[in-house]
Parts: sequence; structure tokens; C-alpha cells
Amino acid sequence: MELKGSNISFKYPSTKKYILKDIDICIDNTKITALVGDSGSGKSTLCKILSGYTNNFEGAVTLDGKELPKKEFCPVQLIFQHPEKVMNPKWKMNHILEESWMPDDNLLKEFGIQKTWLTRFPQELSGGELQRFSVLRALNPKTQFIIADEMTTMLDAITQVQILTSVIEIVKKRNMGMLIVSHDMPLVETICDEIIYLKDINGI
Ligand SMILES: Nc1ncnc2c1ncn2[C@@H]1O[C@H](COP(=O)(O)OP(=O)(O)OP(=O)(O)O)[C@@H](O)[C@H]1O
Repeated sequence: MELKGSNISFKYPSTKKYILKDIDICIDNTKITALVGDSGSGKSTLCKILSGYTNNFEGAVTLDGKELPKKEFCPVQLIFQHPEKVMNPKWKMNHILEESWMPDDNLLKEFGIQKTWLTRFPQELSGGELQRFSVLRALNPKTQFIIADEMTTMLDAITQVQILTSVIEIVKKRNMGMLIVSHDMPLVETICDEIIYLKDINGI
């Protein structure tokens, strides 16, 4: 399975400069790939494009040669750096989870989610607690690629390793692909099979 971005260029409507210019990227499900680069080089922007969240870009994104579906469930799931920004504050956590799928009790336990949290609203949980939901939400059985944009930054060091280990185990068991964005080079070098460096085209 291949997730491919071809000739991708992008600028935000409010800015004149391109953030990404003619980017070619290909990741497959046999490897865990890292995307690294300076702050502001466009990693999060590229992740949003590769997972179908941002559509007004130049170029193409394909999964095994086909465009990503726009209306149905997207098999490329993005775990955001800031989960609170993408969760409906009026929905309780069980609703937020069920909108994607409902993991069983064992999986909830593996990701350290307490049952009482399910009936709370996002603003009643800490950043790290919310991030566990956001990770689990992305692990819908229909997901084929996971893009994790600095997903563990809100967790303490021990929990980071626990959550990442659980995700990678599931990714490997289900033959999914995974792209990890991180500034933590020792972590990236330990867990990833391949590292892609994104150059800041507006950097000095
Ligand atoms: N909504 C937006 N409107 C205008 N500019 C934006 C917007 N979001 C991001 N940018 C700009 O686009 C550039 C790339 O941002 P992006 O978040 O993709 O970088 P990044 O490599 O993920 O950075 P970091 O490692 O710091 O998270 C930055 O210069 C940022 O200021």
C-alpha cells in the first residue's frame, strides 16, 4: 500500500509565499516513516494535505493510485498535535469516539482511558487525556495509514513510550502505514525505519 503526494505546492490564503513547493513524498505500509524538519518548514501543513484535511493545494495525493475519498471515511487518519482544536466542545467523549468507532474495554484500558472520562466534555480533560482519545479515534478498523503529528508532546515521557508502543503494535498487526512527525531525533531514530527531511523553503 502506498500513500503518495506528487508535486505538492501550497500557500495559505492569507500569505503570499509558498510554504510547500513541488514536494514528492511516498510512504508505504511496510515501514514506519518519520517526517522531520525545522519549525515552520510545513510538516503539519503537509500532514493535513496527505490526510485530506486540506484540499486547496496544487498537486495530487493518492492512496494506491486512487484519490482520497472526500465524503466517506478517510483511510488516512491524522492525529493532531492539538486534539482540543478538532473536538466538538459540545460533545461528550463517548460521542466523539463513537463518531469514528467504539474500541472495546481492553483497548480503552491499554490506552489508559478511564471509563468515567467517557461521559465528560473535552474541556473537562487534560491535554494528555484528550490525546489518548484522539489516538484511539484514529485507529478505526478502516484506517490504512496513520499520520501522527507530534502526537505525544502532551504526554509525560513514560506515557509517550507506552502510547507509541501500543500504536506501533496495532499498526504492524493490521499492516497499516505510519508517518510520524517529531522533533525528538533519538525517538525517531529508535522507532522509525525511514526518515524524510522537509526543508524550509523560506528559511535563512
Ligand atoms: N492557518 C495558517 N495561516 C497562515 N499561515 C500559516 C497557517 N498555519 C501555519 N502557517 C504558517 O505556515 C508555515 C508552516 O507551518 P506548519 O505548522 O506546517 O510548520 P511545522 O513544520 O509543522 O512547524 P512546527 O515544527 O513548529 O510545528 C509556518 O510559517 C506557519 O506560520
